[in-house]
Amino acid sequence: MNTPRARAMLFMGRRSHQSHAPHKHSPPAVANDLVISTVDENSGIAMLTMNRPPANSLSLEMNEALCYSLKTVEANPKIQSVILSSTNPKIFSAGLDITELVAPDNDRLPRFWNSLQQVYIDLYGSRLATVAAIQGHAPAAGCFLAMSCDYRVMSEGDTNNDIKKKHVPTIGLNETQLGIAAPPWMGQLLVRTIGFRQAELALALGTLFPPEQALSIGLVDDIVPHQQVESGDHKLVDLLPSQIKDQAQNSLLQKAYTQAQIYAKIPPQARVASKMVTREEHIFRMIAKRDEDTQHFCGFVTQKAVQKNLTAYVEALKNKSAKK
Ligand SMILES: CCCCCCCCCC/C=C/CC(=O)SCCNC(=O)CCNC(=O)[C@H](O)C(C)(C)COP(=O)(O)OP(=O)(O)OC[C@H]1O[C@@H](n2cnc3c(N)ncnc32)[C@H](O)[C@@H]1OP(=O)(O)O
Repeated sequence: MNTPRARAMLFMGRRSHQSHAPHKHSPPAVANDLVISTVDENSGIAMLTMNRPPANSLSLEMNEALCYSLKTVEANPKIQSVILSSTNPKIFSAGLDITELVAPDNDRLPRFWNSLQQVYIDLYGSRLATVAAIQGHAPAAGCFLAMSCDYRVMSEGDTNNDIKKKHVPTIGLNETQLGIAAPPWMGQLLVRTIGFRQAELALALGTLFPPEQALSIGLVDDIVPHQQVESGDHKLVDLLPSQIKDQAQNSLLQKAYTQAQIYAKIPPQARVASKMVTREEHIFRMIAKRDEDTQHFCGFVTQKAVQKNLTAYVEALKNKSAKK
């Protein structure tokens, strides 16, 4: 697998083991309900908007939808950059769908983990320049999604004095707070993003960072104030489906779009080659340990004590939500 040809294929978006290759004539607009795909061939920029209420948590189907949508956009040679965003103004992604882990089906559990691994391989190794527009919370695998992109812009949130309206998003790998550990490849992604010591601290403590702190340690590349702008000065907004058009008129997406434009102007071969320099080793190391990683995950999750904790955690989440 780790041959020059395999490496090149990885970054050109063609994989022999891909089970969900995009249909040749896939429509450029809405690929599926879970991920809304918007394509603007004139600018070379596309947007994938995660749309799995209530929290964009990552189920097997959501992971497959993310890979499918990304592959479909990648197959369009006119597209150079993609923005990853969310229809939920307060949640980018809540990470893994915890319900996938509770009383799991023996057949589905390894398929679920494989689908998450595939998101990592496809997104981190995409030929496209990828920009995460993080409008809301991004805990655990939500943070992993953002870290798999090339650039992260985060909203400062609504720091309104009215406590009811106040909303400050956070981002980080908080797994240890839940009594679990992030898988090695996910943890190492944090090391690659914010450096060894900061990652060591953040992983051990399960820290969730508010936007300014996330910027100061390099977990995000830019933060923008929460504000609506009068009208989008980019064509992509005009193309968005009505359900997300209004919330797209904000400073976060403007900023993400500007960054996507900057990337789209770089000669693609050179941009992709430079991405290979920093990422291919990490991706191939993960692929080599993929089966072992899946076995480890399934063995861990199905332990009695872990099941007990996860059941209690899901219950607590539901109770919290019911009390609102
Ligand atoms: C060598 C070692 C190898 C071993 C490998 C083993 C590793 C094990 C796995 C490790 C990987 C883990 C990665 C993960 O991603 S774990 C998931 C972590 N995610 C969370 O803990 C987030 C939980 N959610 C929240 O904290 C909050 O919901 C929020 C995202 C901060 C948003 O808060 P807000 O107040 O706005 O919203 P609510 O809390 O009211 O939630 C709204 C509804 O969404 C449901 N929800 C939220 N998160 C999830 C989730 N992750 N999965 C499923 N469902 C979720 C919540 O229940 C509410 O639903 P309801 O209204 O229908 O009740």
